[in-house]
Order: sequence, then structure tokens, then C-alpha cells
Amino acid sequence: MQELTAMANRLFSLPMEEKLKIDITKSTNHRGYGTFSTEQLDPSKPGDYKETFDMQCHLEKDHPLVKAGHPLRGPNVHPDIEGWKELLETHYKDMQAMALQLLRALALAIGIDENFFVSKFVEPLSVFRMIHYPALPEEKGRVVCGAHTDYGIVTLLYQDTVGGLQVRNLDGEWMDAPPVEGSFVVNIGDMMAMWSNERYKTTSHRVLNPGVERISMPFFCEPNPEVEIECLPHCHSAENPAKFPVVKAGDWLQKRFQQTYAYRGEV
Ligand SMILES: O=C(O)CCC(=O)C(=O)O
Ligand SMILES: [Fe+2]
Repeated sequence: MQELTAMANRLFSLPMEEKLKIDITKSTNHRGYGTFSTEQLDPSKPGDYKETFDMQCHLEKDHPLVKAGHPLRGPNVHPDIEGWKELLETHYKDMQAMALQLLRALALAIGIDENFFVSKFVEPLSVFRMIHYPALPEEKGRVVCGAHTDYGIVTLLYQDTVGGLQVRNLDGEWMDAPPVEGSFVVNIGDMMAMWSNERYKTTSHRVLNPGVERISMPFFCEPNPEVEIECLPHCHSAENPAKFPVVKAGDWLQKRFQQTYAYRGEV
């Protein structure tokens, strides 16, 4: 993670014109650099004060899914930084493998086949993201990443040593989630709550500016877009019927991106 943090610092300290060469709002498949206020996670508040880099599963331009024009598919775009592409593409695969290991345990815990989830992650929609929150010493405590739940299955979130992340507990109170060295914060996303009929509940979270610069790097683990998120066996009964309609993973993600990125509304 140290190497990745060094890379993130290199990217975010480039001149803006250099970063905007890979502007996410110019991409058709939601990858690249997002400048300040591009994303608005809590629509009732001003845009988040952060800059981002997003990548997903790399598919070449001549891949049938890309040719078919799927709105989230295609090649990654990387900045022109030596060693960046190799490091990031390897890290993406490592994070996906770790997330699947966790999903094996989550499957066993609800009594379904260990590989049930794993089989749904062929050419996944998972996203690896780097986030830079600049220091705002005058506005320490300002919400710089609005309250939200993540959209997918599980998120493995790395944060540096600075802090600022908060999660909402079951009583609706905000609690600090301080960094713990060598660990990831695991957040349950909307689709996991839907799949498990809320046996796994989503965790609402937000970030308050700690007054100094902060880097975080979430990996959002999302299935193949064709996977139907339908209430799992063992998670519903006559007394506890399915609470959510069946939805395709790709359609759900598209809808959620459109709510938080103005530019996606136009596609
Ligand atoms: O920066 C963080 O710690 C949280 C970021 C986050 O929640 C997100 O991008 O979904
Ligand atoms: Fe989040």
C-alpha cells in the first residue's frame, strides 16, 4: 500500500491540465481522473471536496461486450507515470482475489455454497479508486465526502493514518472509524443487503476533513453486470418475505452512478 500511496501522491500532484487528460467525465465507461465536485454522494449537500482516480476490469476495445456498447465496459485509462499501469492492474487483481476470499466466508455464514458468490464475479464490475482530500485547515470537520451507502457487494477500504472516516451505527449515531495499521475497513453495499434480505446490512458512512491532507483507496467489489440480485435461499421465509425487487447488477450500478455524477445523467 505504501507503493500505491506514493503513486497516488504523484498523480494528484501533477498539474491540473495533465490530470484532465484522463478526465472521467470525458470517458464513456466511467474511468480516469475526477476533479473536485465531480461526484456528489449526498445530493442534499454541495459537491464533495476531493479528487479521484477510478479504474475497473480492463477489456480491450475489440472485446464483444465493449463492441456491444455496454455503458460501463472498456479499457482503463492510466496517467503517464512510470510503473503506474503495471502496479495498478496487479493491485486490482489482488484486491478482487481478497474480496472473493471474504465472500466465501460470507457465503458459508449464511449456509449457502462456498463458491456461490465467487461464480458471479467473472469479468466483474468492481472498481478500484484512489481519493485525495486536500487539507482544509480553516474548515476542519467539514463533510468532504457526503453520507452514503456503497452500491455494490462489499467494499474494502484502505485509509492512511490521518482519520476522518465515520460510520453510522444501528442507533443512527455517527462514530469515528479510526485507521488501524495494516487493515481495511469492510463496508457492506446495497446489493449485498438486497441479496441477503438485510442479513448483511449496509453501513452508511461519510468523511469529515481532518484539517490535513488525506488519501484513501476503496475497492468496490461488484459482480458481473448480468447477475440477478435475487433474495438468497436461507434469507427469506413465510414470516420474512423478500424485501427487495429482483434487479440486474449492471442496471443497479448504472442507476446509482447517474444519481451521484451529473455527467452520467447524459448518457
Ligand atoms: O475516503 C473514505 O474513507 C471513504 C470513501 C468512500 O466512502 C467512497 O468513496 O465510497
Ligand atoms: Fe463509500
